Amino acid sequence: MAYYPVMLDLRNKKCLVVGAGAVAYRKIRSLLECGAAVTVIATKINKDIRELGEKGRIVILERCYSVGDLEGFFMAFAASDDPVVNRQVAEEAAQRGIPVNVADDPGLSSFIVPSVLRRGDLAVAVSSGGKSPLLSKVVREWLEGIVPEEVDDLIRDLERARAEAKAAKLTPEEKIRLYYSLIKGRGLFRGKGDKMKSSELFQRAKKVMPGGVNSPVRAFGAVGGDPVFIKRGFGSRVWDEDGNEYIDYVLSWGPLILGHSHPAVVEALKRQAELGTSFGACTELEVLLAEKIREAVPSMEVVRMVNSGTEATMSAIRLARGYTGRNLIVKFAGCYHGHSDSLLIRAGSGLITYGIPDSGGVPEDTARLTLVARYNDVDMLEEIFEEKGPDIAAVIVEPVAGNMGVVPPEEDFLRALRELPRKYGALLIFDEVITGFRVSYSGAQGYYGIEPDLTTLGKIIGGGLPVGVYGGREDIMRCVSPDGPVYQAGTLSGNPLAMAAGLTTLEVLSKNPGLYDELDRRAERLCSGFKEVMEDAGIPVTVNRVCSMMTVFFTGEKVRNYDTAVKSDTRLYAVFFREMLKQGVYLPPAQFEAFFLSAAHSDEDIKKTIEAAWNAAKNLKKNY
Ligand SMILES: N[C@H](C=O)CCC(=O)O
Repeated sequence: MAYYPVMLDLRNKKCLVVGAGAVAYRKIRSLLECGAAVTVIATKINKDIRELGEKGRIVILERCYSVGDLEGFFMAFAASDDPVVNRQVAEEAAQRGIPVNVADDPGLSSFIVPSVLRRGDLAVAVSSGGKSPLLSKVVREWLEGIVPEEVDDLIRDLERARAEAKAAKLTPEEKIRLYYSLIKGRGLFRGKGDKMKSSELFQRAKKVMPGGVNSPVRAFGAVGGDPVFIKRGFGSRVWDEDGNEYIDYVLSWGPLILGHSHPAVVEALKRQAELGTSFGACTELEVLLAEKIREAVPSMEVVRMVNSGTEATMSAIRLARGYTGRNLIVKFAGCYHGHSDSLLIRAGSGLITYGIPDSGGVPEDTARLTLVARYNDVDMLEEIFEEKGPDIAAVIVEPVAGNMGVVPPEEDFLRALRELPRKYGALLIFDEVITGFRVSYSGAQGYYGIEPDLTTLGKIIGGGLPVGVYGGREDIMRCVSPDGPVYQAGTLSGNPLAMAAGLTTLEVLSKNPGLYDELDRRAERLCSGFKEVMEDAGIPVTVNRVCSMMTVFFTGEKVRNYDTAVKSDTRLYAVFFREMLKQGVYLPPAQFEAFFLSAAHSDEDIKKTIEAAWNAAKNLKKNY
C-alpha cells in the first residue's frame, strides 16, 4: 500500500500523547517543533517529559488513560508500553474519526510518522511505508550529508524573489529563470547527477522548438525524464551542462567512429575555418573526398555530395525513378531512410519510438508509390516483384538495419536483394548512411560482398559535420544534372568544413586497418557482458550486433524484422536507460536505435559499462 504524504499545519492544534517514555518524548519534541498544543497522559513520566511539563510547554495528566480522553483532540499518539492501552486509544480514535499513530504498530495506525530531515522551512520526509523505520533513518541521515544548512537562507531569498517577481509582473518563464539562477548561484546542489541546468534549458527549449528538440529521438520521450544538454565531448566521453560525465554510446547517432574531438579532425577544421567556411563553388577537398570514397567503396563510381542522409536517399530515389522511368519503390518495414515523403512509410527510428506508422503530411498519392516488404522475408519480396516488378524503380534497404534497433540481414535475403531487382530491371539502393565506414572500411557491401547499383552515405563521411552523399554506377549517375535531366542541387553541398572533417576521418581510418578488428573485439566484449548480466538477473534479452553497432532488445525471441523488434519490452529498456544514465553511461534514448562504439572507447570504458549494467539489472529485476 502506498501512503499519501501530506504536510500538516499543527499550530495550536490539540494533540494527545498517551505514554511518557523515550518514544513518546521523540513524538512530543517533533509536535512541539510544529507548534502543537501537547497533552500527555501517563502514570510513569520520564525525566525529559517532566521537564517540559515543568517549563509549561506541555500539559501532563499523571494518571491512566481511560476511554473518553480523546474528546476535543485533533490527533492522538499511543506510545505507552502497554499494548492493551495502545489498542484502546486506537479504537477510540477510530470511533471519533481522529487520526492516530500507534508506536511500532502501523496496522493499528491511521497514519505513520516519517523520518524527517529539517533545514529551517525545508522538510524532507522519508518513509518505508512503516516496514523499516531504520532504513528511513539511514536514508534521512544520508540526505543530511547532502542537503546543506544554508538551504534555509536560500528559502528566504526565494520567498523574497517570489514576492518581487509578482510585483514586477514577470512572465512564468522569467520567474523560473530568476528562481533557477538564485538556486544555482548558491552552488549548493552541484554534484554528480545534478541535471538542473539541463532541465532549465529544456523548459526554455520547449517554448521555442517542437518538443524542445531538433530531432524527435533526442527528447527522451520514450525513456522518461528531461534530456541532458551536452556541452562538450572528448574521446569516448561527453559532459553535460551540469558537468556530469558520460561514456557515450550514441556518438551523434553514429558519425563519430574516431570519438569526440579527434585531434586530427579538430586540426583540419581549424585549418579550413581560417581559409573559409563556405564558397558555394568547387573545391579540391570535395574531389579528394569523392576519390577517397570511390577507392573504399568501388561500386560508387561517381558520387554527388549533399548535406544529410535524408537528402542522399531522397535524391537517390529521384534518380532511380528518372533512370528507370518507373515510379514504385520498395522499402522494408522498420527501415528508416531519413524523412523525405516517399520514405516515411512504415519507417523505423523515431517513428517506431513514437508509434507513428506513417507520417502526417505525406500525400496519399505519394505514399501509394511506396511498397512495404518485411525485412529478411524473401517470399514477400518475391511476391511483390511478381505482382509489380515492371513498375518498380528501386528497392531501398539498410543492408544492416539500424533503425529498428540493429537487425542483421540473413544470407538468402541479401542474395534476393541483389537478384530480384536485377531480374526485373529495378535498381538496388543500399542505404549505408549508418553502415558506411562503420561495419567495415568498405561498408556493409564490402562486408557481405554485395554490390548495389546506388549507395547513400552520411554520418562517418562527414566526421561529425552535416553531410551526405549518393553515388553508384556511372551510367546511372550521369543522369544527374548537369550531366543529365535529374535535377538536384544545394548551396552548402560539398561544404569545405564537412569535406575537411570527413576526409581526415577517412584518412585516419584507412591508415589504421587494425581499427575495425579492435572495434569488433570490444563490441563483442560489451555485448557478451550485457547478455551475461541480464541472464544472471533472469531477464530475457536478445543482443544483436554487427561489428561496432548493436542493440539490446528486452525479449527472449530472435529479432529479425520489425514485427519481432517491437516485441521488445520498451518499458524495461526505459528503466535500463535511466539506470545507466545515472551511472554515467549515455545510451540511445530509444529502444529502436543502435549503440555505437568508437576507436576512443577503451577496455576500461567497456568494463565500467558492464559494471553499470550489473547495477542496472538489479533494478530491472524489480520491474520485470
Ligand atoms: N536513427 C536516426 C538516424 O540514424 C537517429 C537520428 C535522428 O533521428 O535524430
